[in-house]
Amino acid sequence: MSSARNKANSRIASLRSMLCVGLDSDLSKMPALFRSMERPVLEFNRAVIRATAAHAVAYKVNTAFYESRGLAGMRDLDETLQALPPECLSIADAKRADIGNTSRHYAKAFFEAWSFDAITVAPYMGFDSLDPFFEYDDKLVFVLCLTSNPGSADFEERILDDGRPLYRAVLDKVRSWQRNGNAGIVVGATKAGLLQELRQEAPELFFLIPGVGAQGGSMQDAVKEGADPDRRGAVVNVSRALIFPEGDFRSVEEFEAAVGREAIKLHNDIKEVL
Ligand SMILES: O=c1ccn([C@@H]2O[C@H](COP(=O)(O)O)[C@@H](O)[C@H]2O)c(=O)[nH]1
Repeated sequence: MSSARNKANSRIASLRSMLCVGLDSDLSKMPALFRSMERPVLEFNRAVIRATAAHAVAYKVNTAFYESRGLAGMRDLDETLQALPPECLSIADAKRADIGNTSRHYAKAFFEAWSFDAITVAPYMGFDSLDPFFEYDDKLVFVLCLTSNPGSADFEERILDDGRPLYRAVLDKVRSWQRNGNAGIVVGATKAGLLQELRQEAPELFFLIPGVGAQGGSMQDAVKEGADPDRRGAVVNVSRALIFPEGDFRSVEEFEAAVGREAIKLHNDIKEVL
């Protein structure tokens, strides 16, 4: 069994949590006190990590927020990765995939140069574009299946000639592509009902469920519908609603306390249903 998957499942069981903290660390949204620091994003991330470490199973770094800042963003990404608790799953939300020859380099970048435990990938280009990721059988590869955004209707929910929606065809392919239990899918928490259907269809896959908080999804519904039959097998991401609490913070400690309170609320929501 993939060691990344085992790590996540052990943490879910020991903490009774499925919380994935989304480090969508947007400079323009963070409290002013960080913006005057030499490394604002890194210090912000370190504070969020300290405040959430006791509740988190996973940290998801959306690479867009780092890539958009060029070399400085890459340094912050690297040092943030080093600051993550080793017992937590590290997810690169990079949504990659290309022809096989190129995907091999994406996989090497995220799994070797950066040593992430998991990555998100897009299924559009098919098997040869994803196999280089699945070759890393100790990692977790999350394939976009039914995403949280309204635009999921444009392609993912289109009905195929055989009567299935496209996302169901993606699910079936992912089930056949996995090696050593290293496959997962991304399903939006905004798709309650369909999330449950996908879980019933694929009890063995690991689920990454974004869309709680700012996008309107419910943590408790996501856990109830997304957990596998052993009450494991899923992490639920919260980014903006957790890392940008409201308030006028005068110190890093005050900010950490506010993020910590949000993390406790989310963890309690999870414990009530897990
Ligand atoms: O279907 C998807 C796939 C990925 N995401 C990503 O998750 C977070 C959600 O952020 P919030 O602030 O909690 O809304 C973000 O990084 C998205 O790019 C998603 O939302 N939906």
